Amino acid sequence: MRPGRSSRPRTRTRPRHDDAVDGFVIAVDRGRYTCVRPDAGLDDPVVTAMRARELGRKSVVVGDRVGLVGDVSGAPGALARIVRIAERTSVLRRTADDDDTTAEGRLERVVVANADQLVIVSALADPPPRTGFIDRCLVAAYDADIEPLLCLTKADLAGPEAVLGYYTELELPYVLIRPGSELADLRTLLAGRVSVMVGHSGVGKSTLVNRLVPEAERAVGTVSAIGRGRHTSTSAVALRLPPEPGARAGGDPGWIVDTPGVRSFGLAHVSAESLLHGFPDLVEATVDCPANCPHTADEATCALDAWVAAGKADPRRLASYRRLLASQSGEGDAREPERNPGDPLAGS
Ligand SMILES: Nc1nc2c(ncn2[C@@H]2O[C@H](COP(=O)(O)OP(=O)(O)OP(=O)(O)O)[C@@H](O)[C@H]2O)c(=O)[nH]1
Ligand SMILES: [Zn+2]
Repeated sequence: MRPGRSSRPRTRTRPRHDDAVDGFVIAVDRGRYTCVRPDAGLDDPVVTAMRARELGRKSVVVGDRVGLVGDVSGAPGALARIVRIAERTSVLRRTADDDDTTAEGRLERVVVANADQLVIVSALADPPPRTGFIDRCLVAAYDADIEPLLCLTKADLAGPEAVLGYYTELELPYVLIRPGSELADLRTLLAGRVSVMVGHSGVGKSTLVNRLVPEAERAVGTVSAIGRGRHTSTSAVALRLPPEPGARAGGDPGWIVDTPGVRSFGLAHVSAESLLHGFPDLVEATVDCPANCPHTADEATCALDAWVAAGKADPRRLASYRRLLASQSGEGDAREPERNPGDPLAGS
């Protein structure tokens, strides 16, 4: 009888790492993971870690809660090892379709693990708001089971009526930001949670992050080896929010995750059915659709058209949904605003 695998003596039992300490991953760069101990003070050093071989192919991303062994002192040159990844409460993904010329660019990527909230940062002017982009973010948020928050910046330049009108049916939580405005409402919504900030270039995201986390410059500096250019693998960095005035000591003030590398929210990994969850104002209508209705514009019996005609949802929302559907089936690029010439808000 040939000795089967199972008859080999099991000498290589995996170490259990009872001594592992908890860590929270705040940045990732080329195989090095920057972690903080959850109980660490503001001035305690961060811990640099690598993955232990026993993790196999499991990826570690910003927001992961991990077990660390080895040198967790955070002293210069010290390197710890990540031996465990805690089960994730949420996974925010995107398909990196901003680069579909390479196999890597078409990959579905996990942007952040364990986020509670997706803060969609959009300027009210300069650059003008793009509801197509916001709609994509909403799909990603609902798909990941993360709460969306609309953060409308440059409220000193234009009013929010047009954007809010578009989302009337959604009861989307929102905050308005202008230079020097109180950030108390936003801070309250961020406290104790992990919030991911996404937004187009120029909307004032960096300005806002620096206002929320005055040490952000310093914090970003600590992980500056990571760089912020497109050539790096980094697409997210977690920054610790300062404690709210009057907050109990030791309470978790929360984290914001900046996503400098995320330029678009490719949704190729989201099924057509899940896409609809990004449009809760349309979902109800589809109970009247025929079985397996593709909900496309050429589908004469699709109930969505009658729903909109009856004034139960904004026709621009239906148009946006169908643009995303079309982009998923490979028909054109939903990010081209010219596909919807009548609607200046529609681009993404
Ligand atoms: N009027 C006005 N201008 C603002 C406001 N917030 C930011 N800005 C300006 O908008 C420009 C872009 O701001 P940034 O914070 O660099 O924008 P960003 O979204 O981080 O853009 P990237 O750095 O390209 O990712 C800067 O000139 C800011 O001074 C605001 O609330 N009102
Ligand atoms: Zn339908």
